[in-house]
Amino acid sequence: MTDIPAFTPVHLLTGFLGSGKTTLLKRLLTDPALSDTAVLINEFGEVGLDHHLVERIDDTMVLLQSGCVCCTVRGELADALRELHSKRERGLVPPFARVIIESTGLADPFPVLSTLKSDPVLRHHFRVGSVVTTVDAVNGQLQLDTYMESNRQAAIADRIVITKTDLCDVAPDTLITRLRQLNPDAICHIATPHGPDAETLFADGAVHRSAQLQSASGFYCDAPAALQTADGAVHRSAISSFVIVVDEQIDWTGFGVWLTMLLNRHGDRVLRVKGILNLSGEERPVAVHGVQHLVHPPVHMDAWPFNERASRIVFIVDGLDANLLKRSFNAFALAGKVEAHPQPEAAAQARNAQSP
Ligand SMILES: Nc1nc2c(ncn2[C@@H]2O[C@H](COP(=O)(O)OP(=O)(O)OP(=O)(O)O)[C@@H](O)[C@H]2O)c(=O)[nH]1
Repeated sequence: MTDIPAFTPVHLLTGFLGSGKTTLLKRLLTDPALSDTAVLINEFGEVGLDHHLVERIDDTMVLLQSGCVCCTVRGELADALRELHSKRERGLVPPFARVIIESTGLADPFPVLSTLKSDPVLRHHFRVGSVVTTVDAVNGQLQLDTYMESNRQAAIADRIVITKTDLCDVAPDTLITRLRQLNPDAICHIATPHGPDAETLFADGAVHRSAQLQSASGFYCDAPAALQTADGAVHRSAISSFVIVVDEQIDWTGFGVWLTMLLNRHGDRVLRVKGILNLSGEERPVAVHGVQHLVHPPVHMDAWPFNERASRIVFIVDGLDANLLKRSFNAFALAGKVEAHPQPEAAAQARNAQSP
């Protein structure tokens, strides 16, 4: 039986858009060591898909609706934790022993930790556990160069998990050196299909090092000085999110060519594409992921997560006009016009792309 700790540890899983947070969480949640874990998932965007991709939906998995856990939904985060605690006390949810929050890829983790510590109710029942940050070996350097959020996520980590090294020709030595400069205290791990394990990342006894930085006036919640001198904005205003919902079935070839062309041309500004697609000729839904210039192989899901079988594709873009993008999607991916006028390079890449 689960022992309910006096102060339930709240672990934070953060990392830039598409860096592999959900993939890591999904794997860790299959470990019996994390069976009694409540999970809060927060997504930046109009429509959250991650809770469907994790494939464990019960009363201890909560989706914090769109917005970002570090700013617009801080109140919602506190409410969700208070409600989980209250339901646990009344026996309405399984007696979880820890909480893991998966933040959005654009979250600033510092205020999240501060919320946990400063909320008058939460501080009596929860404590900050580990902060684990995923960093993408393919896109990480560009993201650190461009987005302050990425730097802040790495700077606060107890442990950094470097993902996608299997897609790189060279070892991520330069990236690791950079991360060590940013955060000399963090332990770096390379993600593999089996590691690092749950006990290593989210040990119940783990205490985030910021807890050692408490001052008389309260909790240490500010970024290190080196980070404060840079861009102070939490998000650049040009970052926006939108969703395309399509009722009719989508042709994979047309979609693949369109997405490849889009990411070839605008990958620096398409921070994230993720979708659950209803493809012609496929019974099961197919999950598709793009991160900047990279299109990941599509994956069949076991079953439809929603009642209606509509495709939903979520975009997070930096300075791209959503209406233009929607129009190009309608023209190319839906009408099949791309068959007639594919760009040779994109068409070849799409032909070579793995079919779902
Ligand atoms: N090859 C490879 N692919 C990975 C690895 N980690 C994650 N991916 C892929 O990267 C894509 C994005 O992964 P997610 O786990 O959804 O990333 P995320 O950080 O949760 O994304 P957001 O919630 O949108 O910020 C998916 O297609 C994953 O399969 C890895 O170590 N190797």
